[in-house]
Amino acid sequence: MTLKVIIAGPRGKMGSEAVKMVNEDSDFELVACIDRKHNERGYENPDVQALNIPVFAHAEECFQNVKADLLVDLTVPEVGYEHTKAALQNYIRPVVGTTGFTDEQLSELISISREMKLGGIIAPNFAIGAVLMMKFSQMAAKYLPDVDIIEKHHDNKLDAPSGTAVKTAEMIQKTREAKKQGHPHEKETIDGARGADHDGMHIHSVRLPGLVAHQEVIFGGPGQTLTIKHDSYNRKSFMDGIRFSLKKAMEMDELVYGLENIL
Ligand SMILES: NC(=O)c1ccc[n+]([C@@H]2O[C@H](COP(=O)([O-])OP(=O)(O)OC[C@H]3O[C@@H](n4cnc5c(N)ncnc54)[C@H](O)[C@@H]3O)[C@@H](O)[C@H]2O)c1
Ligand SMILES: O=C(O)C1=N[C@H](C(=O)O)CCC1
Repeated sequence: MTLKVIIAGPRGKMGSEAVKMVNEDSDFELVACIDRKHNERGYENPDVQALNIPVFAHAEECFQNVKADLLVDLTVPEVGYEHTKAALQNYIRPVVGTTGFTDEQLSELISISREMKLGGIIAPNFAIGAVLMMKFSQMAAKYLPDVDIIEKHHDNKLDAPSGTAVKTAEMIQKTREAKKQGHPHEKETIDGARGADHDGMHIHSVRLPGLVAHQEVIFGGPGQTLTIKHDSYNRKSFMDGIRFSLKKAMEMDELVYGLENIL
């Protein structure tokens, strides 16, 4: 059975890769896109226009007019949340890469999916290497509880810390005794010098042109450190995870947060 897919954010760095991936896979049919600026002067996108499929500025209009099995959302948090909620309410399974959702938004979306008995996935990182980095970090934290996370991304990224860094810290939190790291009386002489604090762990966000998506998780212990590192050099690194999730979502009756839940 060919799966009918809608993509939100088709002109984006991720969305444009997802359009290619879906179009190149005979298991999928791209049936529509959601693009807020479609056909606005200066936002024409020949790749999207060449698809000869309907493009809608608003999700609800798209879902009311197009029959689809799945939504891929690769936009921004504000609309990604709305798109995901509307998809579930229209019996469309969401596969969401957009990051920056709040805990409350994630909980609400999961409860809606449970009511609808409709599966899907929200994953801050669809690269298998990144998911392994998070799982290995969770394992290491049991033995080396002092950890700093350094995430490095391109300088067009809107949210900081990255969704991957927050997810890594959340996974570590499950296996590590909470602790405050560093000197108990340490003082930041410049605000933010020690980075973001998540359950006593520090997260540092680098934004520079030339970067794509990179993260190091550094564990410190007596006389040693352990560094677990992942690099995405281009956005093809995420496409296998999205492809796998699209197919897997069809078998699921609940929305999950994180690719590790379906591997
Ligand atoms: N899960 C993953 O593996 C993964 C990988 C890379 C990026 N991301 C996330 O995916 C999202 C998109 O990343 P990107 O690099 O493609 O960003 P981008 O800025 O290149 O693309 C964002 C897209 O969203 C659209 N958009 C922006 N504001 C909008 C609005 N108000 N309404 C509707 N559409 C809107 C833009 O038109 C664009 O097409 C980000 O949240 C990023 O963190 C996730
Ligand atoms: O390019 C981005 O933006 C990315 N965001 C994800 C995150 O916020 O963790 C990870 C992949 C790249």
